[in-house]
Amino acid sequence: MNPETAITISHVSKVFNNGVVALNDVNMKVNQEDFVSLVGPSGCGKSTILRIIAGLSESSGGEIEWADRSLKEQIAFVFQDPALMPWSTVQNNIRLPLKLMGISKRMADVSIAKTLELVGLENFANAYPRQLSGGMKMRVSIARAIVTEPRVLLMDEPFGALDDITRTNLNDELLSLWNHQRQTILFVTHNIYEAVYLSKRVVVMAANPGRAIAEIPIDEPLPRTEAFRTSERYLNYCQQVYAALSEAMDPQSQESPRQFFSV
Ligand SMILES: Nc1ncnc2c1ncn2[C@@H]1O[C@H](COP(=O)(O)OP(=O)(O)OP(=O)(O)O)[C@@H](O)[C@H]1O
Repeated sequence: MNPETAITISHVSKVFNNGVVALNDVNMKVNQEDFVSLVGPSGCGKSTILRIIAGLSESSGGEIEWADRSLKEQIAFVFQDPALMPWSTVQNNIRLPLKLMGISKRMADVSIAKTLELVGLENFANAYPRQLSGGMKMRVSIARAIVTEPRVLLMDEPFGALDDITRTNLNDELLSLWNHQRQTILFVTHNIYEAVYLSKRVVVMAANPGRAIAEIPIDEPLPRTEAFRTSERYLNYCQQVYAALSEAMDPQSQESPRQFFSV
């Protein structure tokens, strides 16, 4: 495996017990410190592939190869629903994964304080989830995911339920986090603009059966800036993703990937 490669997904398929072919021959490479977004119509298997990579679901065929065993064990998952414990303070919600790992309270306190600062919630350590806005709850959810310093972050539409301004702010905060910790990130979204703004590469998937049909590299330095968001280049990238998505939505489109991944 190329030393730059973190995860190689080869010919992965998934057939559920009810006969639904959620994925068919999915091939993808994810590099170390990559930021890859998956976009595609509802039901094309974005969540399914993320769950298979996380080991939350088994594939029906194919292979997922990791650069090293420890990488596979240092994954964190962020869902659309922050799913915080309402009876616990912000810091105790973040403490949970550290507790499960058996980290001492003293060391956990240090990690929690550092992580709260990273997500801008240092003044809310003792607040309860009901006292937080939607965006702040999502920051707690991200803090809980990164407090163990995972090397791979799998994010399933984390900002899907937020308003546009909050989403835009969190996009910038996520890139700043990535710049600081350099995790390998796989990010599912329905939002083309978000995908282009955040990613090094956007993978477009089609449904019935779920498969990757295109990969659009976003050749711009990370983290991104407001200047990029308002540039013509940004719009051009969005148009490229939109065109590939239109193809993905076309029920006649059963052909193999246009720009294939070198698996
Ligand atoms: N546990 C399950 N049992 C049977 N079918 C399932 C199961 N989970 C998902 N599916 C089906 O597999 C296909 C892919 O689902 P998946 O949730 O991965 O799609 P998605 O692209 O993430 O969709 P969305 O964008 O709506 O979240 C869909 O047809 C879905 O109905």
